[in-house]
Amino acid sequence: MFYNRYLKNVDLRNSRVCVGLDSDIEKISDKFGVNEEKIFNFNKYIIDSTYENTNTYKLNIAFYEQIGYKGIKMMEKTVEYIKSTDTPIIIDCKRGDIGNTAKAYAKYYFDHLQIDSITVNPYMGRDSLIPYLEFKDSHIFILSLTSNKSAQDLIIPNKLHIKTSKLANELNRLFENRVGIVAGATQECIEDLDEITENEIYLIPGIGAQGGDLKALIKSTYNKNILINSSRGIIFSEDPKKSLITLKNNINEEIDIYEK
Ligand SMILES: O=c1ccn([C@@H]2O[C@H](COP(=O)(O)O)[C@@H](O)[C@H]2O)c(=O)[nH]1
Repeated sequence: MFYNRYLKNVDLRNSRVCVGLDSDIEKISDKFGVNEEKIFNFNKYIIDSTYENTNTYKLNIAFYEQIGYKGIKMMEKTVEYIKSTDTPIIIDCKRGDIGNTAKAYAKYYFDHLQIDSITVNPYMGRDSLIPYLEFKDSHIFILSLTSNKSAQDLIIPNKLHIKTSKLANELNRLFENRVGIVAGATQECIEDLDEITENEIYLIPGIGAQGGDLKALIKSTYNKNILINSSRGIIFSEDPKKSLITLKNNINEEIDIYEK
């Protein structure tokens, strides 16, 4: 189950980094191929050079869907390849719909692909979330405090991040560590979540290309189960392995400051 696999890689690989395989075909060099296979070849290169220092991989489905079924085929091929490295997998698909539809989505991710976790939108309430948790060993990340600027439109003024995190906490207790939250590194009010959350995993986007401040983030979250995502900042950097190790070490050094 994802919670245990996350903890294992914090320990074994000393890593709290989630590498985002947002493998946009338009950004991938032709040295990886000429058709859709270049997506898989690129991912394989990234995975081979990063898995030993990676806690988890996250594939945002948008970058595969954008070219249709051939892209989905490359996503599925990548999922199988990641499994051979014994690294957990999140699909960032931000699902959210009524119960029977949620069950159909869940079937794809947890029965067919057999991945570890997905991201879900809590807007429709708990009966749109529970169907995912009815699959054995499944895990979900509830969008709580998103990293984009327009979280200021609804989430922050209405304190939705507090309500969604309370819901996540309740479901996480009920479903025994199978519910986490997405909370953006770019939002100072991430600290509001400290007292509401317990051991749920925080999936944190916003470091790297979106400019979130790592020091400030760790100050607010060092005592939590954090999983910090970086996609473009690693995979499209000049040296992905070096960028990953730098991020991994910077996170651990900051945590050490507070844990001493
Ligand atoms: O609030 C959110 C939720 C999801 N994301 C996703 O995370 C990655 C971030 O990519 P970077 O290249 O490191 O900026 C991407 O897949 C987003 O869709 C997010 O950024 N914020």
